[in-house]
Amino acid sequence: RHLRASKVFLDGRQVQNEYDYVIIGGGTAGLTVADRLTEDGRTTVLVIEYGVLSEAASLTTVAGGFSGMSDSQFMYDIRSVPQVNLRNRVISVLAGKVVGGSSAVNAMMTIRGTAEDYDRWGAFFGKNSHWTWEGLLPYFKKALNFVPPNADITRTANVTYDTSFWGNTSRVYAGWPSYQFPATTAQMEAFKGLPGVEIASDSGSGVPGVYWYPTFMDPKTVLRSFAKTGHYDNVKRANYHLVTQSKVTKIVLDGTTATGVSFVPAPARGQPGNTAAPVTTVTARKEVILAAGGVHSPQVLQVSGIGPKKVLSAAGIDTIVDLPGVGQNFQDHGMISASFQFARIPQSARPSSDDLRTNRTLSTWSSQVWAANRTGPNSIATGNSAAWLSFPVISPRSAKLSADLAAQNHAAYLPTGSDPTVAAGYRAQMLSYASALSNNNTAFYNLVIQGGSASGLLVDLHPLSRGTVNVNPANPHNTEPQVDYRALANPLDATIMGDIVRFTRKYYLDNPKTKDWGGREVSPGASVTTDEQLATFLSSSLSPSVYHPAGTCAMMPLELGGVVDEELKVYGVKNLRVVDASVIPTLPGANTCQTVYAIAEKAADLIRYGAPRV
Ligand SMILES: Cc1cc2nc3c(=O)[nH]c(=O)nc-3n(C[C@H](O)[C@H](O)[C@H](O)COP(=O)(O)OP(=O)(O)OC[C@H]3O[C@@H](n4cnc5c(N)ncnc54)[C@H](O)[C@@H]3O)c2cc1C
Repeated sequence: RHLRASKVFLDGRQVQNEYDYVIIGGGTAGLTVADRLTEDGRTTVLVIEYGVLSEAASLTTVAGGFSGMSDSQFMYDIRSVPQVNLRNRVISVLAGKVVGGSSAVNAMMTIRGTAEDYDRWGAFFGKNSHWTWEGLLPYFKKALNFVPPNADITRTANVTYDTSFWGNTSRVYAGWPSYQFPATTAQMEAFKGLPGVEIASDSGSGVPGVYWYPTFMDPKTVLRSFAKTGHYDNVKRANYHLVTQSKVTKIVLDGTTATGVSFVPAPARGQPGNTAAPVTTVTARKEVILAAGGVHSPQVLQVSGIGPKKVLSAAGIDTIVDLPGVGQNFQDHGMISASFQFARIPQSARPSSDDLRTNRTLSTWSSQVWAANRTGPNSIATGNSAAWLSFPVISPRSAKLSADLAAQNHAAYLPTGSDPTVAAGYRAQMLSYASALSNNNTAFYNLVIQGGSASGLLVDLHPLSRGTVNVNPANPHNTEPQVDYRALANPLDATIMGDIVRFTRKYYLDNPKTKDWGGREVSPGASVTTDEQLATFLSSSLSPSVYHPAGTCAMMPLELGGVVDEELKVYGVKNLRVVDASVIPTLPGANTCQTVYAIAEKAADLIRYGAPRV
């Protein structure tokens, strides 16, 4: 049967008719909230999850960081609409479909944004908002259990950290591998050769810089630590129920009050939904909590009649609450496929990660220590060090681009016919980014350092373009939503990304610290220098997603196109909140998982106590 009780009810009994809270989506945020709400032993919660409950090794293996997302049974099968500014390329939209959601399949990089990234959220509401760095820091601390790296690796690799930015109570761990390639430390320190670059003492300190960061990994087991292991597996409570392989089809509304949720058995991968599937409806005595993630939360609202009237009418859905922001303001980080290489990493900085492939002695040792006690290079996921730099540090024309962004006719870069409130929200965001482009408090540039000859991921941390995630008008209920990144819709994105490529050139080719390393540019190539040439390169190579979909149910004032208020309550609907990456109004300059955990921890207090509590 598709119905499954929580771990304490292994007899497979079926869901009750009523719960205090019904949570849609057993992912990163959904399981965190469920755990906290059931802590009192009395409050009853049902989590409804599309995917399976799995112990598969692909989900828990740490080495390399990619085995979860490579296992298609745990991923949604969604492709974007063709991207007009990317030569009509179609982009794979990755999101986890399994208990634990995207935290079960992500690359385990444990990062938070800068203080200004979170202060920006509160500023949209005015001076008294608690959605600020100060207001979130206690929840970042609550969300993760930071276990420092071992003393040996701290000393030999020169890893720095500051425990004052971390907590130690959560069952979700921020751990560290027991090995680092000396080349990683050397590549990190090579950033000191470029003027203005700061080395930050800790990834959680809220400032841009080059720094070390931990891995979502339990340091005892050296396995992935995620929402399932932290907020489900060891929670033995009779009041916490989970039903898997179940697709929520609708939030049940009585007038404009959410009273429950309907769901059906999840269709098999690649199959459209089955209109004849048996429907189960459960009642939420207190609230329905939508936590289906950045791609699916707007879809669930829209199919339930909550969203932009134009979109709903086109899909034949009756509008119950006309809420123009649902599915708009779609954001993700952009991955720039420039490629650089170091031909000769010096002996003093070896071994490098390449040596693991080419040096038999090293690879044999690596296998042996892993087999013996789960140590060595196999305990590294995607790496633990990166540069997160502000725009003035990477670009000589930050003041000009800041002024250009402020002076834009912002609405011109949104889809035609966008609601005036959505346009007002976009303008507020762009004015905030204009100021960020000319200061040193927001990171725009990200280069992941992996201690090898090839360059790591190169990411634009604050794309300006905004996309949409709307139901498919031809078949809104039984197909995936239409995901449109609208990549490069705002032409300044290409200009900013061009400067990101130029700065990376400096690091590899014009840096006193790497001058003997044989730096070489593979792409775009030395002849690609002007803004126009770089824009052409981006149109054929940019990926508008690093799998951080956000913004589609934005926490913004209603008059700025918001979908939820500061308590994460959906405007115009009673007893319905959204708690997941979709409420993020503007992306932090960081991978999003840690931020989602912090939002969920804070949301749990807002739900339980009506106010933040830590
Ligand atoms: C491949 C990949 C790599 C990433 N790498 C990193 C990284 O290294 N570091 C980092 O910080 N972040 C990373 N992220 C991003 C991060 O994991 C996400 O931002 C975060 O987990 C999102 O949490 P969420 O609660 O919003 O959504 P999710 O965790 O995705 O949870 C949503 C849940 O809702 C379920 N659901 C959806 N629709 C329905 C429905 N109709 N009915 C029932 N259930 C439904 C889904 O199956 C899913 O379990 C990555 C993401 C991906 C996909």
